[in-house]
Amino acid sequence: MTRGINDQKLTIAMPKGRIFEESLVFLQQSGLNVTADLKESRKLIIPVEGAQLEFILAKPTDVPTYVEYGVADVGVVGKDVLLEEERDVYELLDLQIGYCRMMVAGLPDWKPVEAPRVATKYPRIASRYFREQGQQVEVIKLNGSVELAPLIGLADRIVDIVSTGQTLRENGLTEMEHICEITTRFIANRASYRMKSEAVDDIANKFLQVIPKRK
Ligand SMILES: Nc1ncnc2c1ncn2[C@@H]1O[C@H](COP(=O)(O)OP(=O)(O)OP(=O)(O)O)[C@@H](O)[C@H]1O
Ligand SMILES: O=P(O)(O)OC[C@H]1O[C@H](OP(=O)(O)OP(=O)(O)O)[C@H](O)[C@@H]1O
Repeated sequence: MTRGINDQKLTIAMPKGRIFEESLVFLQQSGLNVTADLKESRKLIIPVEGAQLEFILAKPTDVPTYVEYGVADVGVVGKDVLLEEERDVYELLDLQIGYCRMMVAGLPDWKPVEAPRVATKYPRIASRYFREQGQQVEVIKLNGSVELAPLIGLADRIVDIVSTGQTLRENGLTEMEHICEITTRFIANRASYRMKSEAVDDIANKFLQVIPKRK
């Protein structure tokens, strides 16, 4: 089956995982007819009954990829992913859910060294940040459990998401520098935004009704 921007149906890419449930509640509050069994199901393409709408459920880091290529018209994704993936998409709205922050962290007794090693799941964000700070660092890409790196001597510092701070605390690490705040964003494919503007605007307006109520 060919999927693309000429389809009249609007396809929304949703992130599986941590922000899925909060995003789902947000969609329901916006009046989109999303049934609760979406979270029980293992289906990856979910049509919405009675609407020219379908959801695809994707790995969070892949959401902007589906949207850039136009196989999803719009998507819901964390700002961290947008900053890291640098995909060519429109960022339409800050949904003000999925709050967390991007931080530099490390052991409290960390001593500055020349070209420190920085472990992270976000190599682009880390490299850009330290470049802007005029600091030379060696960035080491990891895929998870980043807090382990300074504990066992792989890295001097880490760049990672902090939410409750529990992971840092339980591993004896401390927040050192604040890079940016992260929230969930609503994004659109550039061509879809032009060719399906009514449908995209309709959803964006529904979202806009919900955002102020959540403050
Ligand atoms: N405490 C948090 N830690 C990580 N991500 C968070 C946190 N709070 C909100 N988020 C948001 O959730 C998204 C990550 O979700 P999730 O952890 O499910 O994805 P993932 O990193 O692909 O999962 P996995 O750990 O299975 O690889 C981020 O893009 C971010 O915007
Ligand atoms: O401040 P906290 O509330 O403790 O949350 C932050 C932690 O959550 C994320 O990891 P995740 O659970 O996605 O696991 P990961 O290590 O596999 O990336 C993030 O990378 C931190 O490790």
